Amino acid sequence: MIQPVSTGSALACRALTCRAGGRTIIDGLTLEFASGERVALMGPSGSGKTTLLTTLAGLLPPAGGRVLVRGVPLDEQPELRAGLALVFQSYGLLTLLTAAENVEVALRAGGCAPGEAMRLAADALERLRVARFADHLVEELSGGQQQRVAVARALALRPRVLLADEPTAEQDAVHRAVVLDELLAVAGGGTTLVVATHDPEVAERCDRVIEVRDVARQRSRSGP
Ligand SMILES: Nc1ncnc2c1ncn2[C@@H]1O[C@H](COP(=O)(O)OP(=O)(O)OP(=O)(O)O)[C@@H](O)[C@H]1O
Repeated sequence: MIQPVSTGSALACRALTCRAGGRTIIDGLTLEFASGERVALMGPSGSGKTTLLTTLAGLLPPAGGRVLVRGVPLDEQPELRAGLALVFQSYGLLTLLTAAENVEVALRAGGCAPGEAMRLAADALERLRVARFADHLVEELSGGQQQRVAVARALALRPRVLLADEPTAEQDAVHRAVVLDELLAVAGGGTTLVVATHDPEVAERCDRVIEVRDVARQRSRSGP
């Protein structure tokens, strides 16, 4: 069943269908995310969480249906993607640049002046406990450190909607708490957080959990 989508939501999808490798992965899904809401996407490996996040971020064109940003179809105004940031499961960093350069390049691409980009990057890397690796090439960092740089990059962009794909998966207990605290804190400033996770604690600390099971059992849920 497709539920109505209001135009007031920060992000929504309506009758969204995604296909990959000749298969339907997401089938007619309607969801709505409020401004400042923190939502966990949970479900078994292969259930479609990454596919859904990538489509919501506007990086994968849907086979059917639409993604709406503040009620406006993303396919009609692609520039709305600027308000969306995605922390990729595989980080998506430029490995031959330093940690700081990765964050700065993203900020500069969004129109940030060089000095401001350096300041925001340093602040974000500090918050994610990777400041001491700021001048290290990404390829020299561990997986967990790279993941924290990827989170720092997304946070530095100060997006309206932050989509994060298993952002604590590579973290030890201490850094898992750091990443989680920083991600959850963005909601206080009105950013919507949608996080795919297998971690029950992440889900517990969100406002709402959406279970992504498999195509046959997908359910549409909207509203907190
Ligand atoms: N490019 C692709 N080509 C073929 N099949 C794909 C492609 N991308 C995803 N799939 C398939 O789509 C399904 C959903 O994959 P997806 O990565 O979205 O799941 P997930 O819930 O994020 O899994 P995990 O928890 O393991 O990260 C899987 O069966 C996967 O094999």
